[in-house]
Amino acid sequence: MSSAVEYLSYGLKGFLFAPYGDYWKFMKKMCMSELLGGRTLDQLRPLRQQETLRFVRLLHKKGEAREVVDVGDELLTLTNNIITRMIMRKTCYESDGDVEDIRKMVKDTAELAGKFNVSDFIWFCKNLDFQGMNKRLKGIRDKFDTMMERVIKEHQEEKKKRKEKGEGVIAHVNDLLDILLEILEDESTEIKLTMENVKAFILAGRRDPDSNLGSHNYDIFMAGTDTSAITIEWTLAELINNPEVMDKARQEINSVMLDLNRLIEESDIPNLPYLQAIVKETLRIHPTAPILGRKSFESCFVYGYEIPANTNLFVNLWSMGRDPKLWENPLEFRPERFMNEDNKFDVRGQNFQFMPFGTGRRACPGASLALQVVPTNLANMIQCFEWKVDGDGVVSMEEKAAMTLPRAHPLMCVPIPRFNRIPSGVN
Ligand code: HEM
Repeated sequence: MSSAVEYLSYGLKGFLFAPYGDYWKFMKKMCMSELLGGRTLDQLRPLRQQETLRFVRLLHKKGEAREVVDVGDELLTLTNNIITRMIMRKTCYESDGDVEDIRKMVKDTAELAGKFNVSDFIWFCKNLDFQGMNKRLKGIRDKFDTMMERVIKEHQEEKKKRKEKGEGVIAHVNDLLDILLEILEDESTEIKLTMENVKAFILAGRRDPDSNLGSHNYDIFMAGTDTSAITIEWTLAELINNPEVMDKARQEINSVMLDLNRLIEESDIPNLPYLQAIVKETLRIHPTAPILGRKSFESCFVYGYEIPANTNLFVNLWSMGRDPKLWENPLEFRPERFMNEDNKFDVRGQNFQFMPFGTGRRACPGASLALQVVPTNLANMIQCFEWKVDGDGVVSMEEKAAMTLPRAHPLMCVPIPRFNRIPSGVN
């Protein structure tokens, strides 16, 4: 066992209890049980399926015209649409421009969050704003506030109308904002939410008073769109550079999909273990949240080192995924390593060698959603298209330093349709 893993296995016990205020504890609990829990994910599944169909249709049309596609950009639109529809029933195909605004806000916030903010790390600078980052964040937040207030009002009015007509008359599936507004109105919850809390939960761009770990919180938009899109993009890039893995994935899909006249759905994923191993292998080499942050609340010893109380600690998942002491030929893309019975590795933080979704009580609450969205859309991209790139057919794997480890160069491809007609049947 390498020192990093030993360090973690001893150390996390001390650090999992990083400062975590009552509000965030409550929101995390709500997130795991209500907002991103199994029941809500199941109820909103048809909406994700519609977005997948729309995505595949768009690629098919562009592929037929032999148009070059910026894969990352299209994926970001897909995941942004999924999250926006899950939260507030909107997509970027609607004309009011809200989703386009959200997309821009997510992009700007991600860019700012990935920057090193001097004021976060040098205590005597903490009230200064040398780089103008706080000012820019405030600008983003003000714009978002105005939009959110309107969307919340729309939701409240719709709810009122439904009530007047009788709830049962109109078939209605609650989106995440409906659920949050219900929690807001509920007098019996252990923490009384405010409207500010609801907005912050959706797009933060604000400081977390409970944490000193960098300036920005993870919030649903930021955390849910970029990460999933970048994971699919890296996976496709690896598959283009490793055609034998792509072929094997297609064979697996062909062998389990008896009806090839439909798209692959979330319910097919448990029957596609090689596809799941491909996603794990991507998350090992390209973890889209490469650094976990913790703070020690009391002094302790980790692997012989004394860590004083109140120390900010960063766990580097990126280097652990490439550590030759932990992985054989770590730079090779070899999903087979996750097919071995002894080596299947749970991805939800049970195994400190590999924890792409973090671990403990700050672990990612969106893991279940990501583990549906990423493999399902990837499977359809594999099944429905040949991916052609210019030149020698090899894509660059250079990374850009940022919070979610994006590619340094956009992945530009022509998605050549493998079928004349896209399988349109969606169960
Ligand atoms: C491939 C996709 C994703 C990856 C690799 C990923 C990874 C992570 C990681 C490593 C963390 C930090 C965990 C820790 O510190 O222990 C995290 C936190 C978080 N993620 Fe994800 N995530 C993904 C998708 C999502 C999605 C789809 C959502 C929501 C829709 C989401 C919501 C969050 C939130 C809200 C947090 C903060 C949790 C907290 O501070 O307690 N993530 N994610």
